[in-house]
Amino acid sequence: MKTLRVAITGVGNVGSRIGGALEERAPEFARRFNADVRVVGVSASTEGLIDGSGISGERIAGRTDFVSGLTGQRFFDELEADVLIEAGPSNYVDGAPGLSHLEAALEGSMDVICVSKGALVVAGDDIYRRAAEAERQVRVSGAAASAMPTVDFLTYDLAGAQVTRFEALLTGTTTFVLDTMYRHGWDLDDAVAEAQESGIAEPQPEFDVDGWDTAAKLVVIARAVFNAGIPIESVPRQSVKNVNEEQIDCWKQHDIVPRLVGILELDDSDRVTASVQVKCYPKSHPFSLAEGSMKAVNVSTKRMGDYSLLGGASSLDATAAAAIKDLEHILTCRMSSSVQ
Ligand SMILES: NC(=O)C1=CN([C@@H]2O[C@H](COP(=O)(O)OP(=O)(O)OC[C@H]3O[C@@H](n4cnc5c(N)ncnc54)[C@H](OP(=O)(O)O)[C@@H]3O)[C@@H](O)[C@H]2O)C=CC1
Ligand SMILES: N[C@@H](CC=O)C(=O)O
Repeated sequence: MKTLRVAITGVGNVGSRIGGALEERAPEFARRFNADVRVVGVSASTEGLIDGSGISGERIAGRTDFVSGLTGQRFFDELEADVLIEAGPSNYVDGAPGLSHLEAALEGSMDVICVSKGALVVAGDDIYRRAAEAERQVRVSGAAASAMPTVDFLTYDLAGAQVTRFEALLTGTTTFVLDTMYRHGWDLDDAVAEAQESGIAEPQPEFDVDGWDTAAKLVVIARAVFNAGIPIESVPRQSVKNVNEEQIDCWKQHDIVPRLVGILELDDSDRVTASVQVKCYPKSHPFSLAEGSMKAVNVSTKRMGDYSLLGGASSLDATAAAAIKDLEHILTCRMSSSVQ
């Protein structure tokens, strides 16, 4: 049986859930792939743990035996692993700390799974270049709307269809906020507080509310699907903060439903533009049917017509599942490749 050694940087809401989910799936990986998939290293902001014999979900969640100072470069100096799952903070200014984690992992010939978005947004080109040089994979499902298949849908299922337009509800928090304001008359602050309570809002929820999270996901998807480098600052953004009671009443009178959407459009020369908008949809539109923190995608293609996907509410379990899906794809490649 081959061993696949997994490390996780960032073991907050998401990272610790991934640790637990991986432990649950390990027997299935053993059966299907004849692979012993185990977590051998985890790090948080000031401490970490490395144990080649495996680290249980319970030890991660309880931070049992964590060693003070075992983080950052020291963590990578001592780590021996095959795959890194990066689940630290998303920082759109300089990508830290995720960027240096991904660089160190690729330097150490690991495949990387990005759940945080900052490094991909700030230095996507560089990360993909380094991965290509190291002949390693970059997987981004967790950073590209987790619960809703986006990158895999566009690059695998719609490969050859020539996508011309992608419009989506990518941020569960803003769908939840607008939905509860519209349908239940909540005010913005209460709705945001509830999204924080459930663990889906960003640590700084204004990243969601002001459209940064959706813009970041568009940047990640544009890079992964269309190989397009879009600077996040160039993405026009509207904020849910500007939605007020009068507007809600007016939209209700017209039977239309507001949503914060991310849009990617390709022109005839395949140039990609991105925008984040508060748009209203008729009640029968799939985006209006997305309740709570559900996500939705509309894709137009040249050769296969149009598609709508609806479902996949933001949640910690769904994010963990997206990271484990990426891990499974890596496992499939590693098991069928001579390069292990
Ligand atoms: N919440 C969600 O539903 C989703 C979140 N994401 C992304 O996942 C990431 C994590 O989100 P979430 O778990 O909610 O956030 P949390 O704030 O709960 O967790 C962040 C983790 O990162 C750790 N961390 C901070 N600095 C460092 C560092 N220098 N080295 C190593 N670890 C560090 C923190 O350590 P410490 O515990 O010591 O503070 C903490 O464990 C974010 O980038 C977010 O955008 C993606 C999809 C969905
Ligand atoms: N804050 C995000 C979570 C992860 O990307 C959301 O609300 O969907």
